[in-house]
Amino acid sequence: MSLLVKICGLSTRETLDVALDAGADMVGFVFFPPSPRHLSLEVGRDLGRQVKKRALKVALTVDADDATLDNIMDALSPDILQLHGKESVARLRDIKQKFGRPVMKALPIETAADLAVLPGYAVVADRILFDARPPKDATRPGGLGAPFDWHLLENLDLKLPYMVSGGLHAQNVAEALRLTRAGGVDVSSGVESAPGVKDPEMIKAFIRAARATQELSVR
Ligand SMILES: O=C(O)c1ccccc1NCC(=O)[C@H](O)[C@H](O)COP(=O)(O)O
Repeated sequence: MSLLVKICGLSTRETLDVALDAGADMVGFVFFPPSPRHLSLEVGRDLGRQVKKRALKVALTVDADDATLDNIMDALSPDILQLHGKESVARLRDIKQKFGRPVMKALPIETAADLAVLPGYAVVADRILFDARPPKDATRPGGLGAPFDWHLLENLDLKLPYMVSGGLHAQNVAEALRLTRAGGVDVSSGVESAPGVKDPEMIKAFIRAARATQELSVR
């Protein structure tokens, strides 16, 4: 299967177009007010229309309630719901049933012990996103540009598709993929010139670097 590349936290028409033209498979939109990438529903609606099936639209939320998810469904009509908070397995099941979309559960990783919750989530989630565990005083649970120890996933035997994120950029994505054997990568800070400000050249370089690893592996 070919590598999935997700560019997360897009917030302008210009940078969304760059990501789509450069071949992103998934484009992520953040609906979490404390984030520098947070979108209003109006902007989400506008950007969502611009995607026009060129990539999968991912709505990122953090412990969102049903009313918030309802509004996001109406505005963005996402293809995937990325749940980046402390949502329980039961809440995942509930969201899948109520909103009828595949869910990608983000799991915070710092030590091997963090993988203990995996079997429970794997029963319900459609995809897992391994992300770096944020520091205790962080104002948001992701999008912090910090990597985790990719060796923790070296011997992972997970039947479910999974992606890796956290501190990726064009220069380290090959190593992250080599160690984790993930089917996809997700980046936000690593393609920004400042928090929330996407850089077109960095987006293109990241996608090129991720695709290059694929070419190496089919040789
Ligand atoms: O981007 C945010 O501000 C954000 C806020 C709350 C939860 C998650 C958030 N971002 C997650 C992502 O953008 C990615 O899924 C991933 O964590 C990559 O982040 P980065 O380390 O910045 O590349």
